[in-house]
Amino acid sequence: MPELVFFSGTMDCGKSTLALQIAHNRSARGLQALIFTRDDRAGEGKLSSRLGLVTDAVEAVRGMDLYAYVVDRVSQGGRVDYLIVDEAQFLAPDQIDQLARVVDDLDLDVYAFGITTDFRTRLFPGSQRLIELADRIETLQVEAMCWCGARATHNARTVGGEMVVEGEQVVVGDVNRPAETEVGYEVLCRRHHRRRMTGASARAGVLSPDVLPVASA
Ligand SMILES: Nc1ncnc2c1ncn2[C@@H]1O[C@H](COP(=O)(O)OP(=O)(O)O)[C@@H](O)[C@H]1O
Ligand SMILES: Cc1cn([C@H]2C[C@H](O)[C@@H](COP(=O)(O)O)O2)c(=O)[nH]c1=O
Repeated sequence: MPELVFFSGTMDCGKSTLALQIAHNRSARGLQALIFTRDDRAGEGKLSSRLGLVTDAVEAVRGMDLYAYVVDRVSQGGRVDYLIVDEAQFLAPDQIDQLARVVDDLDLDVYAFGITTDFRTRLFPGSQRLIELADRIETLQVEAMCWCGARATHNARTVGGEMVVEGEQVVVGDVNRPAETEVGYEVLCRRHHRRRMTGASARAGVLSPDVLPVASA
């Protein structure tokens, strides 16, 4: 049975790498992927991994009907054996419904890759819809790590090196950027996300008042 699978994890845990590996292994067996992405750091119409691999993809722009796109491609004689969708968190909920329809009505597997929650620990609308509709949710095997050594489960945003919890939900960016870079990201365990402690602030020994484990009178 074809499936809608959501491969999820934090930033920098190997999602795009896995997407490229799936495409590579299947193309070695003659299977043709239709690859969608949205707002990849490498630019429009690209699916890129931090390991240096990049491939062309169809930019799933706002308002694009993904089901209709696949039907058009096939009606024009294009070959589509399955779909890969990277940065799926950026898709609108109705585009996720269209992907489910691709699975159910066109009998194609759809492999979607994305982060579940934003820098405020809130679900992206696209990820929420994937959790609601996916046949399977797979957590990536390679764990990203918090600076403390625990498994990283949350994504933090920094502005000018300081962790922030307010702002636009979508700001394309990367981890391991110099502190002075305007917007950066860092993966943290929940404990340190709650305490607003990034690697830099931990190194500096900075504790904000709400970090203290005792409640004030
Ligand atoms: N120089 C490197 N050597 C080995 N592995 C690396 C290197 N740089 C990045 N990686 C691996 O690539 C992963 C990030 O892959 P990527 O597909 O870009 O992540 P995601 O799409 O989840 O953000 C890192 O977790 C790490 O395992
Ligand atoms: C947490 C968070 C992330 N983003 C952006 C930053 C990156 O461009 C992508 C995630 O890409 P990755 O391949 O998984 O590293 O999402 C955002 O816009 N808003 C956020 O809150």
